[in-house]
Amino acid sequence: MGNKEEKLFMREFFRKAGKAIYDYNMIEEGEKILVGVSGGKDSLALLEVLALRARDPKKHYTVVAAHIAVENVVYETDHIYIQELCDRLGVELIVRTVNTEVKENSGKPACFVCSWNRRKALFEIAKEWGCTKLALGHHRDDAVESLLMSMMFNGTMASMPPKLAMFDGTFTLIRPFIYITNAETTQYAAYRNFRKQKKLCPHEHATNRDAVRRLLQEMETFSPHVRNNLFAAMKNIQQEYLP
Ligand SMILES: Nc1ncnc2c1ncn2[C@@H]1O[C@H](COP(=O)(O)OP(=O)(O)OP(=O)(O)O)[C@@H](O)[C@H]1O
Repeated sequence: MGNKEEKLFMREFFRKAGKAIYDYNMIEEGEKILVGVSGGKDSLALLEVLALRARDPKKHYTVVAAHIAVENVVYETDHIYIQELCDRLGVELIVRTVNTEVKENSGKPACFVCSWNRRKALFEIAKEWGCTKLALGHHRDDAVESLLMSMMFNGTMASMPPKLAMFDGTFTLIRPFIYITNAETTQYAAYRNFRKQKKLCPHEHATNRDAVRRLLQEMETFSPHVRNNLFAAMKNIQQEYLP
């Protein structure tokens, strides 16, 4: 690994992921963790961090990776690239293909159907491979965007929990990058020379998430701490000052 700056950055990046894992007790002794890998920077970084941590003899867990290809969405980073990373890390990769029959599910937006099908395939793989946890590459900025989306478009206050028990607690979703920012995963990807992934999706259009992203950028011109503060607000609810 390169220069001093990079070493310090990597140490801090791994520390933040480790702190989230510790704070929320995300990984337990002897567990097999399934990492959902899209080929984008966040999930490639997550796979690497979890696989490298698992090499520590004091950490008793194993990692399996899964990539869900979507039939009518072409990714410029294909699964061969993910396979090569998995080979280097000594991690098993499972690849499945799902299709997005948007018309048959009329009334539901394509992005919703696609993401639902991908998530379902990941749950199935987790079950088949005996994984009790599914790790996703969402980070702090994703959580902040989700909070605003939920408030603005649904009239609810909700976001992405770092740890979510599902199916009567038999299975848990974890987000070890919950303390890490988008800028940090971008920097990680640059240091590690990850190939940029381009999605060539026929359904890609201006989404609510894009709108919220732009809004947050504008809010940042008023205060550089806006994302940090919105994230902190989720852990600092003053119930008595709410209706
Ligand atoms: N095709 C896929 N196969 C496996 N896992 C996926 C796939 N798409 C998304 N995921 C998982 O869900 C997480 C969130 O998906 P989303 O599409 O919001 O990611 P993103 O913001 O583009 O991040 P990434 O850089 O990891 O693609 C990803 O980080 C990854 O863990």
